[in-house]
Amino acid sequence: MAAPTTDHIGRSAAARTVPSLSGKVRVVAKIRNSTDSEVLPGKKAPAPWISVNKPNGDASDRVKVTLGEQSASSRECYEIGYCYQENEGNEEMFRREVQFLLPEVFNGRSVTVVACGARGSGKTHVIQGTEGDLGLAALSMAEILRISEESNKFVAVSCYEILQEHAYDLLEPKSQEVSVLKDGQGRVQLKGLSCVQVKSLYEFHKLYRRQSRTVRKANQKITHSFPPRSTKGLILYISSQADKLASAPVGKINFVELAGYEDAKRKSDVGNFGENAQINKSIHAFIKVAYSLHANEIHVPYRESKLSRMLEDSLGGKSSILILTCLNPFSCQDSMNMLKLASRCSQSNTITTKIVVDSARKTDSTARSKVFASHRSRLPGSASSMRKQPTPSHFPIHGKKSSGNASALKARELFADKGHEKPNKVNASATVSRTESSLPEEASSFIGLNTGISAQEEEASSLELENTPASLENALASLEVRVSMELTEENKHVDMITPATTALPVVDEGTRDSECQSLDKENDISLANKNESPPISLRLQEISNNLKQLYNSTPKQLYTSTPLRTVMPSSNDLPLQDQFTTASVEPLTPECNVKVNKNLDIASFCSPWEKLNRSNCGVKNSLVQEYLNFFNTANKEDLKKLKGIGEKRATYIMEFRDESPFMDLDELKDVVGLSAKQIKDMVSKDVLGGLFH
Ligand SMILES: Nc1ncnc2c1ncn2[C@@H]1O[C@H](COP(=O)(O)OP(=O)(O)OP(=O)(O)O)[C@@H](O)[C@H]1O
Repeated sequence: MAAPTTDHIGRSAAARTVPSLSGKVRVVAKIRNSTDSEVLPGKKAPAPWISVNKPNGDASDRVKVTLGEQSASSRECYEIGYCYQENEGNEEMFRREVQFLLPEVFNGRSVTVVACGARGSGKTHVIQGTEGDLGLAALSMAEILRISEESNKFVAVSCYEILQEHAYDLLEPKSQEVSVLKDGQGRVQLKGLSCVQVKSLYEFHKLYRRQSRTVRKANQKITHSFPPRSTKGLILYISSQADKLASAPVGKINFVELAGYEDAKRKSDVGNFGENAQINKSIHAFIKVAYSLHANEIHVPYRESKLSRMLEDSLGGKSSILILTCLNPFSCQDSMNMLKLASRCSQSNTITTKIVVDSARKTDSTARSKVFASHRSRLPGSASSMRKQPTPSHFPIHGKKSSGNASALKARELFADKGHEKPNKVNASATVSRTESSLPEEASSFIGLNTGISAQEEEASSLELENTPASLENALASLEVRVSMELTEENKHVDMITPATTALPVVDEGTRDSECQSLDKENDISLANKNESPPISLRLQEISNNLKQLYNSTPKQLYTSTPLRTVMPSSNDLPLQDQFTTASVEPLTPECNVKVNKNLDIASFCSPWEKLNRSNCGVKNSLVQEYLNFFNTANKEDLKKLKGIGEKRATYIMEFRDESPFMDLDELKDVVGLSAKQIKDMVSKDVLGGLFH
């Protein structure tokens, strides 16, 4: 297949570079070609629903992929490594994504190529290909055989299929499943999986075709009225010893076709609820693993799916993961969901993946960074992990946000319905948004990023303020207005005001250094130029005084019902500069004000159901966590009390949580098959006391 002369973003093939090896996980997409049955002669082609654009000023190949009908009010946009269009075939993909990694496999590196996507999105075509259009696996094998001849290495293959979390050998089909063991050196050994040495491309094709036929046979054995969907994998081993092909390879390359993603709650003609739920759960589990590896997390949840257990030693350590998201050329919600999931796992701290392109909400479309709720707080260097540290902050309202956990943020996100915002509520964070939207775009994003204030947290902040006495709330809001105005005038100084955020990795070090220098200069200038605006320290002192007045004028008991506790110096006689220490307005984790009657038998209200009902006072901070706890511990009868959960779903929940507890509300959506609206209704109705039938 001839490579196109220019790609969709206007660069010649020569100008395109191979991606660097530095990133652990690379996510790209491929828009499947239309099939003959989809483009019938005389039939009008539907309007394109995918558009690919280059982010402004980005020299890399990264692209923004926007999904959704042009006319739709809400479209979604994700930033990924690259998007191959219909005219860019398997060869082009191989050349740019895989070929350069293969010599590394001979040096001990492991490579995993995972094709994911909705059903019928072209996963098999990309990995297995056809006779006329070889897939990535065959193209790689040809190259591997060539290098192995030069380097006197041996090449072998294994093929497997994972059905309902059970793995089966496809080259030597046996009744017993493949089990995952570890040897003395911690290497994964797949017991029961055969490994066949391959010396030519012809031999490989013969084997690979055989495995396709075996799939059908294996499927028929377990069959219902339709063939169950499965994940298929191919392992190519490079070994220096003919007798240790699979047990001690030099390097491995895995090709995986994940089972097609399908919304679990949708009635399907080819899958049942349980199967869809199981498949989505394992897709989620794999994406979580990739995300954790990419984010360098200490704990990688390999154990959550059979696939990740099998691939454990090919994913960790010195390895590269390529996630190839196949997209249907015609509107497909499942494709959208899959891209959304996949784009998360290559999300670096500097990249925003999801941008809701919604005409109704464009005005406040502060870029939101969305990561797994369960991971958010652990993301090294992330805004939330930074805020967890007891770092000084001069913005008391935002300081409180630091104590919010990831699930609480998720809960607030659920509650946040901008269309129904209370009009008379004094919303300090909204002040920041308004101020930001009046700023030039650059300045606005600068503030948003460097203060670490995400839109979610702004919403969270406004929620926290709901319980705040009006006077205090107004006073704080007006103080916030002042702060915002200061930011508007001198937004760059924010970086200096909030030392806690200077470590946020949103700007690379070089840029940050030069910015800091220029900020220092600006500050020096403002200090020197006494006729103009006063130096920043004086402004901070002014804010400190306002806070202090506020503290003095507020009855003590109000603080106890406010989620924000401001610690002020006890003496009024301190010199002004001493009053404004980092500790003076340092936000502290709110104390829990629930008075527990010691005479009460605590055990008496510790059933999961009662625990859920008792979460009244801390409901806004821990609602999601409570729900997840509930889903992880409640008995069937209690589960069935939730709207949308009947006998069947309750049984699934209990089965799934035994294997791996729920960690994220998204799992309820994908595994249990509840819709986002059902979850949202469930949560918000509970707050209003109308959750149960
Ligand atoms: N690049 C392509 N060029 C031409 N046809 C393609 C291409 N990619 C996919 N197709 C066709 O689209 C159809 C679906 O592709 P494929 O079977 O690879 O999808 P899939 O995602 O593996 O499906 P499933 O989830 O059901 O396994 C097939 O008929 C295939 O031949």
